[in-house]
Amino acid sequence: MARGRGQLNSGNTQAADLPKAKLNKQSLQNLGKLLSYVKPYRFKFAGAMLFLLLSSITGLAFPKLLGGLIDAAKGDIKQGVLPPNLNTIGLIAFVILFIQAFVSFFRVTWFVQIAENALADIRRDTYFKLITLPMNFFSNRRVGELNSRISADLSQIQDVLTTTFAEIIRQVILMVGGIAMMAIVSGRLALILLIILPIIIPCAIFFGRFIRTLSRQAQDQLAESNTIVEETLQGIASVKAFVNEAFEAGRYDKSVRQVAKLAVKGAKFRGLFASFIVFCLFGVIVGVIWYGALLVQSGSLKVGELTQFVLYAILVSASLGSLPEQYANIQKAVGSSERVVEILNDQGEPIDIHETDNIVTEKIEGNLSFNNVRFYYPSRPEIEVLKGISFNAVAGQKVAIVGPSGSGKSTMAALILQFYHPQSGELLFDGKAASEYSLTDIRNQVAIVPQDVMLFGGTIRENIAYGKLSATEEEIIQAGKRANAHDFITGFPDGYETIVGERGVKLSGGQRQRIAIARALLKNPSILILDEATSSLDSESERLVQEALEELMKNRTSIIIAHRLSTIREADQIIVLEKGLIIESGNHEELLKNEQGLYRYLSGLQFEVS
Ligand SMILES: Nc1ncnc2c1ncn2[C@@H]1O[C@H](COP(=O)(O)OP(=O)(O)OP(=O)(O)O)[C@@H](O)[C@H]1O
Repeated sequence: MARGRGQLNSGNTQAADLPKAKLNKQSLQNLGKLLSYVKPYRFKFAGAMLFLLLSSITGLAFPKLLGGLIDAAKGDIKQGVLPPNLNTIGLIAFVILFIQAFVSFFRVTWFVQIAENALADIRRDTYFKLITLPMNFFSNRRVGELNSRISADLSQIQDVLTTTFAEIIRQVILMVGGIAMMAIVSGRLALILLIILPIIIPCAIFFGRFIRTLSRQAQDQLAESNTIVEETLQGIASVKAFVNEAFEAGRYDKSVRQVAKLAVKGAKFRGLFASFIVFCLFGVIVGVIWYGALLVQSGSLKVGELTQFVLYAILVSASLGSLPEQYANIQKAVGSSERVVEILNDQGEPIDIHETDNIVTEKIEGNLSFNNVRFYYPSRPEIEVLKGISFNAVAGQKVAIVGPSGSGKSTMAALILQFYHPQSGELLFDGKAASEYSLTDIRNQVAIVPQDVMLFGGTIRENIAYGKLSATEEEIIQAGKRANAHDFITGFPDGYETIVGERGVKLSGGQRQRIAIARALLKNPSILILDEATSSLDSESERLVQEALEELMKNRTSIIIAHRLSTIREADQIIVLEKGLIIESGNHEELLKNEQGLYRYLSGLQFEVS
């Protein structure tokens, strides 16, 4: 119930939004696969289970002892398991209490220890699998969704491992034991209760669920109105420019009124639910005590026994009431485990990951050929992006690829990096098919300087060292110097230790590019892919970047995805791509000779502009 209330108030309950899954053989198998992560901790698990049993069973003894105390006080001693002496019973109660306290401590901490360790293993494996999955996996999914698998889904599984699982076992023991004890105390009373409870409790559960559905509706509506706020604030300039403030305010007002309406509707049913609980559930207790009192009056039941009975009844009701919530938790965890196991079972790329440095087993000199390569993205098989591309780049050459937007330039780069594989034709490195090399060997000898350089949150030094994790201080500074980055880096008070990325210093586009160049220099690849930035830099920055690039391109094969033709005049080979086909190729002079050619047309355009 507390959760339902939390949702009606405008709280953000992320975990509650996880969908539940049907419990069937397959879904339980998924959960089972995750439970197998508990295996290394099985001895501790067995101990925790034993303690769980102990604490549940000792918990069951209390109503009996308390009832016994009352009867002993009244001198109503019956021959049974309990000694007739009041003080002895009291002492026993304390001994059991002590045992329970002792056992509970270990039960709780051990379950958490096991679950947390198992979960850390699951998290590690899922994350590792996730980042070794092929690119195609990522093009079909949003980062947010994947992120939630690692966070929300695994938290749900964590709940089940740490508490739900133990709680269900405990509650079932309490329930079954409690019912048995009630039957022993008074068969007649137990029978009455067992007829009434199964009628009332399902009603309460059904009612509770209905209210939860209403809560969810209010929650969804609230999320919708939050979207309005987000949209409006993001596009605030448009809102103001079109003087649409009143329109937006009206839209928001309508949406929040709807939230209020749904919340009030939910509250009405919650009120009804409260009345129902008060009347029926407490009614049952009053009724039982009433009837029990009659039995006491007639001498067939003792006061202590009645107390005992009522305490057991409360225990059993509480257990019964808590089971649906636990069941729902299991259902959610099953849903979560499905999504997590989907990642774990997916086929990753064949990557050997070494903690320190990636060792190249087969050296590539830098000869690169495309041999009649045809390719479509697996997510969009109807559109063939490359329609039979063939070209040769000899080691050390500069090859520029030019062509209109969408012609397939970046796709060629993705194929060189083995992010995707052609459906027909092949890529050759030093005359040998790409498939004959190990994936890591190729990627270790190909570097890319992308258009938009992404720096990781961390120091500049760490960002440069990303190209070679084992790089020495000397090598990092050397790379910084060669990339024309040393001066601006040492200009910061913290030098190479300056924090960059989201929470650090914001670097300019040109500075970020030079860091990426330093990173690539450290990697020292045989083949370099240069995705030229489209946004132009100011001329000084441009010169520094260009110089750094020249340094980087020395002595290796460079594939330049060019947007500005001015930078590729010196290229050994220019490939003009249009709609996935090479329509022209040659060097700058050769291509200019073709009066009808696209290259001449494009360079004419750029010449006019500049
Ligand atoms: N991950 C992807 N999944 C599906 N289709 C894609 C994917 N990436 C690119 N495409 C499609 O492939 C075609 C070629 O895209 P590509 O990015 O290679 O072009 P480009 O020549 O590099 O363009 P630009 O100069 O604008 O960067 C486009 O039609 C694009 O929509």
